[in-house]
Amino acid sequence: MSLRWHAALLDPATPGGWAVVHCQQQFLFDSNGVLFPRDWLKRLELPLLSEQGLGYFDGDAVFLFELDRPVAVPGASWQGLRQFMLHNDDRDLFRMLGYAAQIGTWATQHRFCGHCGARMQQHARERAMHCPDCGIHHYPRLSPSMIVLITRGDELLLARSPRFAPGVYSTLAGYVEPGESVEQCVEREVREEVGVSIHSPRYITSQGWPFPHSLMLGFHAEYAAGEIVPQPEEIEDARWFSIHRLPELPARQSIARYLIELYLARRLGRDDPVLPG
Ligand SMILES: NC(=O)c1ccc[n+]([C@@H]2O[C@H](COP(=O)([O-])OP(=O)(O)OC[C@H]3O[C@@H](n4cnc5c(N)ncnc54)[C@H](O)[C@@H]3O)[C@@H](O)[C@H]2O)c1
Ligand SMILES: [Mg+2]
Ligand SMILES: [Zn+2]
Repeated sequence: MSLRWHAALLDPATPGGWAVVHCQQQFLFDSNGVLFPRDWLKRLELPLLSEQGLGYFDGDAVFLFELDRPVAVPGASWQGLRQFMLHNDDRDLFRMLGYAAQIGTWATQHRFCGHCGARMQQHARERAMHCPDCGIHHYPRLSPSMIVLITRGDELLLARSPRFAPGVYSTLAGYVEPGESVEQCVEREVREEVGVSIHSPRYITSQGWPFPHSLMLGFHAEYAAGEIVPQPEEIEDARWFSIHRLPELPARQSIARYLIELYLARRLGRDDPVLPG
């Protein structure tokens, strides 16, 4: 993996550097991209909720301006994080924006202490919000989620959520609940979402997924028994698809797509795919 982007705790009191401007999963961009000279941005008097020192991109310090609302800036426009992922092949840039979006959302959602209601402060030495009155720390929110490809020989079990783009079918996914192992989560989510049982779920790889704050833990499992019964509301349709007649698949940047392509490659004797970093 290349190292053009790496996160670091930078002090917002340090002058200069570059900044990205984020609001509700969107970033400001112009013909030069998403990085703006920070001192220039400061003069615009944007409705700032939080400023964070994010890290280094190509060796330059990068800060985040988290805004209260997506105000108009002459010569610039707003674009969703998902669009940057889908239509820009610069994975380092996407990793930086994914990090920025998660940090910005977390910082604004933790401005006040959930325990005593006092105004929280940014911790000086770690990425945390800290309550000066009762001492609580809040770290960036991260939700472990499993994602699993279920297969039966030449067939894949794929499903549609009502939230998906028309025609797209994907692997099953779901959030880990308190107290369960990821393997237990895989079994439970599969039972809940499609009603079948599986055997030998095997961990493959993981992917950070900033929509909105998931860590995807990818599995492969073999079908064991049962008929498909889609979970009302969550699963619009679920079917077995032959590897020779697949529906429209999820974005090539996703671990869902990677798990499918990996199985196809092994089954059809092709080279293994590469999961985008
Ligand atoms: N990268 C990929 O390839 C890929 C593919 C599919 C899903 N995902 C991601 O996996 C995650 C989980 O998938 P899902 O939506 O099917 O989950 P899911 O099946 O657990 O159902 C989602 C619902 O669970 C509830 N929920 C429970 N815990 C939650 C939490 N910690 N945060 C938010 N909602 C919670 C909410 O009501 C939500 O609507 C999502 O973030 C999704 O974007 C990633
Ligand atoms: Mg799900
Ligand atoms: Zn407190």
